[in-house]
Amino acid sequence: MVGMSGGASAIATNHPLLLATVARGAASAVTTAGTRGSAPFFFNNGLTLGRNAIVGGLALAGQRTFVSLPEGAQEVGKMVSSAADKMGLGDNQFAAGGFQLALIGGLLAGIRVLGGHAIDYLKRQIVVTAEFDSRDESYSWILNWLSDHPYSKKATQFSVSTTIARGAQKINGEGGDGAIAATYYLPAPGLHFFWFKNRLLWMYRERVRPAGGTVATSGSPVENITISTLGRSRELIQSLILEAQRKFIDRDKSRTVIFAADQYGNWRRTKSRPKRPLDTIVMDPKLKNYIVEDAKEFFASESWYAERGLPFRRGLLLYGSPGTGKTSFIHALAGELGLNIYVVNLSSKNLSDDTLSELVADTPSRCLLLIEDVDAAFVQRKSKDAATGITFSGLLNSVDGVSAQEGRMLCMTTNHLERLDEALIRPGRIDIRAKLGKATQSQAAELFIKFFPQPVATTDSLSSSTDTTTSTAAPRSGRRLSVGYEGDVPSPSTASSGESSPLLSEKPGSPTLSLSAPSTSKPGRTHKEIERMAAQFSKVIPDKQFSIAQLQGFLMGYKKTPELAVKHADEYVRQAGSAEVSGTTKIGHDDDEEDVSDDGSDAGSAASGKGKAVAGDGKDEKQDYYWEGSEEQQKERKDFREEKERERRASLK
Ligand SMILES: Nc1ncnc2c1ncn2[C@@H]1O[C@H](COP(=O)(O)OP(=O)(O)OP(=O)(O)O)[C@@H](O)[C@H]1O
Repeated sequence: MVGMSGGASAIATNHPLLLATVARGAASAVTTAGTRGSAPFFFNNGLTLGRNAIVGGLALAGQRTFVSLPEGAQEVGKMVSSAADKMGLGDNQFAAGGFQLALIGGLLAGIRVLGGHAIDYLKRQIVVTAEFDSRDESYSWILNWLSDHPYSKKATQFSVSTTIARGAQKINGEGGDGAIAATYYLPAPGLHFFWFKNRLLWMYRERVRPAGGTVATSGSPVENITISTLGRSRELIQSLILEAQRKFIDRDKSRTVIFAADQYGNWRRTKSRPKRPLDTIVMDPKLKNYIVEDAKEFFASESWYAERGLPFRRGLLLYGSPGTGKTSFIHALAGELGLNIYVVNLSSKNLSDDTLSELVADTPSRCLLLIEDVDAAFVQRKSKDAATGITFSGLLNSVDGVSAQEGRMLCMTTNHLERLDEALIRPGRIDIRAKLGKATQSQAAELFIKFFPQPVATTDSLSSSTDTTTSTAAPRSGRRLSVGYEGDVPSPSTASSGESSPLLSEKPGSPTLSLSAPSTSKPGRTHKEIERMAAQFSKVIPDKQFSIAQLQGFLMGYKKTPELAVKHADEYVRQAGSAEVSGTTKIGHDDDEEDVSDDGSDAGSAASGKGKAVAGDGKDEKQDYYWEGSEEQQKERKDFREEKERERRASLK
């Protein structure tokens, strides 16, 4: 060691230029260790280390003679030198120098890390911080809260958003109306200070770069918000969180929130829609009432199920041709019960038995779990490019296996009851099976009346504006009609539940054209007049041949002119009939709606009788619209009602 330091000192004394280089090298080595702040980093950077080790080692070896080095550093140098001697590195100048430098670097990095921890510790003693991750629902509460905070309204660095969503995902149908979308102003990423309950808080919003990817390429960007304040009590921030949560829930009170699974198998909020009133659904009132009452009773009877050891679950299957209102009814039911809808898409490529099972287990205890077109996944599975990873038994286990959530109502829809495996819809899994049929004549009249609510447009308002988007006297779009609701009513050209309607879009003089034609309607139509027109309209519409969606699509062409709707209804029915004959569209089948297929696979089966398989396998849906459940279930329900009645009487005494 002496030799080495002597040699170094000789070199250093003999070559002042080299001395400067050595000093620079040492400084650089120390800086590297210091600025990166971690020993592993220091050791991992081989090249830098090597270079710095050589020059720094020389510097350290010679530090005994460099009076310019601080005393403390000299002492450290001596200790390191003797350690190197003990390890037998003294003979090899470079190795010894490298070792010494590594040790010094490690020490410095250690001091820095410890210093960081000390600062962190101190910070924890005087600062309270809450963290919100965009992958969690709480992130939406905070964003929503922030967007309403006065600070967001005057912040000079702000981001603009048309949605308040976590994971930057869009919530459709939010806020804005018409052409002007709702706009939310939020503090931009970075540090912000604001006041809450007379206390200063600061917020740091940052976009997190996911591991192994860039923000731009790795799916939804993940964001992080931390909110901090001085002090040791969490109370202030907790009250902020509570306020934010309440605000968010209030905002959703009049809406139905729809969740769907994301690619990682987590539930994600995808849409929120205004609740759809039940009376906008045209269906057999007895059936509607039955299902709604059943659902209310179910959600009110958790303890009843628990006492009997029954799983607290209920299943509803709605079947019938496209456009008969299955999905719409489930939305209205959710609105009536104040529940959110969790939608499972069985055709999703990202879904496996395990993810489905986890998803079902992760639903909240009170919700509607919706599986639409439940037959589709298993029909597709037979084809060679199966799109889903779900097995039939996986589906069965998920919906009512041991891990399945209690307190949820499973709602399934299908156009093809006959394609469903009996096991899937057996009592216990599905407690109510209901067919939504095509419109009866009285339903056509009901639809007409709902479609033209009072007061309707007058001649004046019509003649002053043929632009349907500016009239205030009549609904300017389907979303204001009492029959439809936000975003759900098809435009004239896309009406009829996906079936193309040449009648509405192509023919000259078609209902669509009449929208902008001069109005011949009379001012101030009374409810009586509308009822009279509805009766005329329904006489022309053949019983159970058109779905409500088809009739709604037709009426959409006459938003302000019910007289014209009546006048053209006859022509519509005739043209629909001839379209059916020519095979361009499958409108107007007979009563057996299972024959009507949206994919054409059953076309012609009405004639061959193939579509009547439903009757053949014991599922004779024609006996009634609804099915009361097994005898045992009916008895349970009766007992339950009687028990409730007894309780009610007892409370009155
Ligand atoms: N019974 C009904 N009452 C009120 N509106 C209805 C009814 N049936 C259909 N509609 C309207 O028709 C459109 C399509 O309805 P919906 O999606 O509920 O039908 P569906 O039976 O679920 O169809 P599909 O089987 O193709 O999914 C919606 O705009 C809805 O408002």
